[in-house]
Amino acid sequence: MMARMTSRTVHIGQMCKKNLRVLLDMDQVLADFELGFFQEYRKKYPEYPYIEMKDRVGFFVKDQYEKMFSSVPNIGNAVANIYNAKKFFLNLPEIEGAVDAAKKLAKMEGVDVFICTSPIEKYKYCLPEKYEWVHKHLGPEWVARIILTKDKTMVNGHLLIDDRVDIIGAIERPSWEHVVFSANHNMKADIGKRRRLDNWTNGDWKELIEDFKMRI
Ligand SMILES: Cc1cn([C@H]2C[C@H](OP(=O)(O)O)[C@@H](CO)O2)c(=O)[nH]c1=O
Ligand SMILES: [Mg+2]
Repeated sequence: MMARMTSRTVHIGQMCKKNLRVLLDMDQVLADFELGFFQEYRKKYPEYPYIEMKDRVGFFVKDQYEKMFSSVPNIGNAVANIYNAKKFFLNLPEIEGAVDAAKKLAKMEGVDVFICTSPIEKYKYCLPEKYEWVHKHLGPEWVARIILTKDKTMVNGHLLIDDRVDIIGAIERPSWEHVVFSANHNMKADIGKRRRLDNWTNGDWKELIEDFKMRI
């Protein structure tokens, strides 16, 4: 019987070589949530205290603001108002080099790329705007690559590039290996044996991908 060939699988004799499935996180990997937040917050609340971007620690912006400025009434609401607002996610700037690198990555032989991103709690604007952002910056064909989920452990891939350090969910041992994308908020975090990718501009990502390709 003839083996069924799919476009994603290369059969060489008895060998079956699979494509490397790369999951790219969106905020702080492709889209600059922290910069977008900082600029909007300063603009909307110029009288409020703020944290310099280089001093951001911990994943959630709101947590650090509430801790640092506990005497300021409603500071948490002010922070949340920024990212819950219409056009916040749509107008996020790109992380330098991310779009170019993602496009090159998608063209690499033996690689399948997906965007794996979580919505915020107040999803009304966030959800469509994440789609629109991808359409606008990467192109319409990239919309089909979006995987929206609160639980990234449920997604099957070989590699997840994500700025969040504590990615937990229903699956204790996810299929992917987590590579931590460097961001101000995670620079002091303990990432154990995990690798880091510091940026999209110095070419390190190509080595990382080649390395993973050898291992599957
Ligand atoms: C509230 C909040 C959300 N986010 C991003 C991360 C998630 O997107 P992503 O999975 O694309 O990184 C999304 C929902 O939490 O919003 C932050 O990066 N910092 C925050 O403080
Ligand atoms: Mg992120």
